[in-house]
Amino acid sequence: MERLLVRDCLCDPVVRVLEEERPDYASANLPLYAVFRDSTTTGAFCGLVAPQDIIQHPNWIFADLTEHRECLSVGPTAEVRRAMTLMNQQGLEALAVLDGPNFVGAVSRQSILETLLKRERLLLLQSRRLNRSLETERNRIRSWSDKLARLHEASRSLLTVLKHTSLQNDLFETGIDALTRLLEARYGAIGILDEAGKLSHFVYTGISPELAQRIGQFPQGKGLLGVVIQDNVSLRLADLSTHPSSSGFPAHHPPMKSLLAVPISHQGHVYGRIYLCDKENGEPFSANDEELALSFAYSLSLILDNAREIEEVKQARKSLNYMAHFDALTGLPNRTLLKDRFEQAISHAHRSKEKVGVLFLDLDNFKVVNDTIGHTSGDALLRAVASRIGQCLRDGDTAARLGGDEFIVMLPDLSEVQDAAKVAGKILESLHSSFDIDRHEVFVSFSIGISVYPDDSKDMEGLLANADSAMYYAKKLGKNNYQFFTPEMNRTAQNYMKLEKHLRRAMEQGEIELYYQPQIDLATGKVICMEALIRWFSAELGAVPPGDFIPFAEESGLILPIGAWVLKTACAQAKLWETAGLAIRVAVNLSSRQFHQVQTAQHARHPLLDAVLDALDASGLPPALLELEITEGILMRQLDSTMEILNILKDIGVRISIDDFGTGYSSLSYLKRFPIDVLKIDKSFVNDITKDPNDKAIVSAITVMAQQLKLEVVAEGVESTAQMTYLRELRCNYVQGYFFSKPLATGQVLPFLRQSAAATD
Ligand SMILES: Nc1nc2c(ncn2[C@@H]2O[C@@H]3COP(=O)(O)O[C@H]4[C@@H](O)[C@H](n5cnc6c(=O)[nH]c(N)nc65)O[C@@H]4COP(=O)(O)O[C@H]3[C@H]2O)c(=O)[nH]1
Repeated sequence: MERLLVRDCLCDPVVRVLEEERPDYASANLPLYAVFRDSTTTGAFCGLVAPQDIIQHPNWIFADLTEHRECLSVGPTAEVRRAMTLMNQQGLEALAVLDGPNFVGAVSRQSILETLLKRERLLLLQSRRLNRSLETERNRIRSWSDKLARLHEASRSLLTVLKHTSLQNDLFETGIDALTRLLEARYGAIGILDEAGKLSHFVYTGISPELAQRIGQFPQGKGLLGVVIQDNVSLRLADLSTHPSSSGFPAHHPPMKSLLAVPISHQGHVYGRIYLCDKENGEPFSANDEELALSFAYSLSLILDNAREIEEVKQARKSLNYMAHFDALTGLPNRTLLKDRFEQAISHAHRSKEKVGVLFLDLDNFKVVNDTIGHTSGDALLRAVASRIGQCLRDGDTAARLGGDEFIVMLPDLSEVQDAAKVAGKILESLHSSFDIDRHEVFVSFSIGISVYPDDSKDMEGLLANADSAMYYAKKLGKNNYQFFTPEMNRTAQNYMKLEKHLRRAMEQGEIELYYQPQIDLATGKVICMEALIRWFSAELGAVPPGDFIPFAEESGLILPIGAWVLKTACAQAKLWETAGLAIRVAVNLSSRQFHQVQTAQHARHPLLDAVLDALDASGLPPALLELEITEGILMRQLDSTMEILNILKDIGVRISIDDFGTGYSSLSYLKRFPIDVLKIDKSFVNDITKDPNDKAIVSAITVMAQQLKLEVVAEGVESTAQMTYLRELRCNYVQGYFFSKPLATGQVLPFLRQSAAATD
């Protein structure tokens, strides 16, 4: 603070008077008088007169009063402190202030006090004002630092965005969010266009998703933002509603005033645009803002450009890869891809000991057809043919085109060579109906050659060459047929096809019958069971033994309808015997395929259980009169599910017997675990029982074990008295064989049963 000087504390007023004047004693407020000689302005200063001097000497004139007291003075630049000391020492109320001889004024305790108070008031005011401005400044600094922190944060996220080198989900969202914060805008959006010029990405910030949904995507194309995209320019408007291109806001859009829109472009290619509306402080966007937005848009365009390049390279690679592996005309794999798949198929088949079929297909007379309908239509025909081939194949099979009218079909995991013939047959059949090519009705056929890995060759070239020569043979034989490379396979396939064709018709044409062979109780000589044995008397093939067609029926699945028919017929027959007073069990053979059918959603029960229950229901035969014969092989496959089925059958009351016992390699422990009633000793042991001590020992062991396990034993294939005597010795319960009876036709059974009943009664 400045030092206080005397001149700053001068009394006001000091009344100038002449020596000879008399003070106005009666005046209520006596001032301080400065007394002069001759003139109050130019005369010599004589001294000061204070009010108390006048009050003490009421009748004195000013000259007396000045003489009465020594007049002390101070200079105007003296410090107030000095004036105060003087006044205190001399007991004075006031001092004259003289600049040399000249009177400047007077200073009193009062005037000094007032000045000090005034100064203090002033200082107080000043410090208040200062405090106020300090507060404002502090607030300003606080808001700036907040703002700086936010800007720092926004620019950091922006940098993170710009670090991206590829299109990622959060790129646009983080980007627009950071930019909007950086430029302190209320609303921001990025729109990216696809190749067709449609918005492929639209991300926004500053409005709720619900509102965005209602607004829809901000109009682009014609309005303000369209200008940005079409002309590849930026727009910065203080009031966008006044711009001639403004088409107004869509309904529900929050009203906006200032706009900054920049294109996202790179080397003339516009990827989209960014726009921001309304700055938070209400000011329009600045040139700096525009520069920042443009620089962000540029970085974004680099990322988009990079992504586009990567996509183009990917596409190019894809199409190169496609061209290298697929036939351009039909879209089928070409020779290269076929080779690849072939190698995989071979290594798999080698491990799993399966076969791979190769079909070489050549269109018959394609050249003539092509010349007739023209090459374009010829191409269309090849495409249509390829599609029909595809319809005949399963997943995992491969159809390929080698060129021209030559196609290859590869069938991996072939368990039987006949399956290859089946596919070839299916393909030939698929060409029976004509093709409609450019309003031409076109008929074509294939000649197909088949070779099989590993039988005909172990490599692709060898298999193709062999299939090719088989195809020529098929052509020679009159086209529209298939041929295997090896004659033996041809024969097998032909027999197979013939058998399948006939067997399918056999049931409808009543060629299938059941014969029945009795089982005799050795102790009583009574018939206790009749085994149903299937017979096929084919009109074309003659009598086909079950051993020839049952394996085939199993493989083709025909055993399922046949098996159901056998169950139904045998149960109905046994019911007739029961009705005739001869309650004899009937034994029915089951095939493994019947056990291992897939249970579909339509079946509440396993299909085999369905077939058994249907047969029992339809016939009314008591379940105890039905015996089901299964082999050891059936027991050993899918142990759990087989056990479940057998337990249910057992609960129903049906008997279970093990056929051909002793020929399998199964563990004997299953005999305890499964609900079995009867063991049927295979006829191969019975055959030589009288000559071979080993067979005798086996039969003996089986009967002893069966007795321990409380199972009954039937010996099959008994043909002589000697065999029967041995079996009796070995305490076998029942016997079956030509010695007693060959299998009987249905009509022969009742007379046989009656006769046997009469003989044993
Ligand atoms: N050498 C000789 N043979 C005798 C003698 N006694 C009976 N046989 C024959 O031995 C076979 C016994 O039937 P399997 O072991 O169940 O063997 C049956 C059975 O596994 C199967 N089979 C027969 N019918 C059916 C059927 O309806 N369904 C199923 N899944 N398989 C059946 O076909 C096999 C053969 O049946 P078949 O040819 O009828 O042959 C029958 C029968 O005629 C004999 O003293 N000496």
